[in-house]
Amino acid sequence: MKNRLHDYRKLYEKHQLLEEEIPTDPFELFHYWIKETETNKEVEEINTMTVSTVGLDGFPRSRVVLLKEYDREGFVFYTNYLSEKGKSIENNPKVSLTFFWPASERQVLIKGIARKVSDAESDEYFQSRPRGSQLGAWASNQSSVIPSREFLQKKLDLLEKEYENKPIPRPSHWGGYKVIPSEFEFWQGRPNRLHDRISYSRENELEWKIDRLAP
Ligand SMILES: Cc1cc2nc3c(=O)[nH]c(=O)nc-3n(C[C@H](O)[C@H](O)[C@H](O)COP(=O)(O)O)c2cc1C
Ligand SMILES: Cc1ncc(COP(=O)(O)O)c(C=O)c1O
Repeated sequence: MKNRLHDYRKLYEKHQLLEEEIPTDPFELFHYWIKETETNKEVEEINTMTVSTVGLDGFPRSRVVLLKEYDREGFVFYTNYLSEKGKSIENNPKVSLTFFWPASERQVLIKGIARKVSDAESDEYFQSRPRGSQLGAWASNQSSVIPSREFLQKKLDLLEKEYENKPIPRPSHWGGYKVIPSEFEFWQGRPNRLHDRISYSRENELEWKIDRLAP
C-alpha cells in the first residue's frame, strides 16, 4: 500500500528575510526570532530543537531536546552524558541544531561544537527542576535497553524512598552541553518555494560573513 501525502501543501507567505533588514550578529537575529515567536501564544514549546550528532558507528542521529539557555556564546541543553548522544559528543563534539517554527514559517540551522557546561551551572539548573524530573534523571540509564516499564517504576519508587525529605543531588553523569556555533542559517519560507536563506559563517570572535543561499 502506498500512502500519499501529496496534498499537504502550504504556501509560505508570512515574512521575508532581506539583507538590508538583518543584524550583523546572528545571535541578535536568533533572539529576535525567538522573541517574535514567543508573542504567538498558540505556539507550544518554542524551545524544542533537534540536535544531530555523529555516532560511534559513523551514522548521524538526531533527536529533539529542550533549549534551556542561550547567550552570545552558545546554546545550552541538558541530558545524560552517558546516553547515546553523550557518548557520540565525547567522541566527536561536532553537532548541529535545528529549530523549526511552523507558525512563523521559519527554520534555523546551527553548526557548532558541543562543550560540557561547568558543574556549578549544571548543579544550578538541576536544582531548579521539579523533584520528579530530578529522580527521573537518577532512574533512567538513558539510551540503555531495559526489560519493562515496571523496571523503571520500581527504580523510581526506591529512589523516592531513598530521597524522602532530602535534597536530591545531581548525578555526575547528567548535565549541560553548550553548543558554540561556527555557522547559522536562517530560513524564511516564501512563495513558490523560493525561500530566503541567509547564512552567517564565523570569521573571527566578533565578525560573521553573511551570504544568501539559493533555496
Ligand atoms: C519535546 C521533547 C523534548 C525533549 N527534551 C530532552 C532534553 O532536554 N534532554 C534529553 O536528554 N532528552 C530530551 N528528549 C528526549 C530525546 O529526544 C531522546 O529521546 C533522549 O535524549 C535519548 O536520546 P539518545 O538516546 O539519542 O541519546 C526530549 C524529547 C522531546 C520529544
Ligand atoms: C529525558 C529528558 N531529559 C531531560 C529533559 C529536559 O527536561 P527539563 O525541562 O525537566 O529539564 C527532557 C524533556 O523532555 C527529557 O525528556
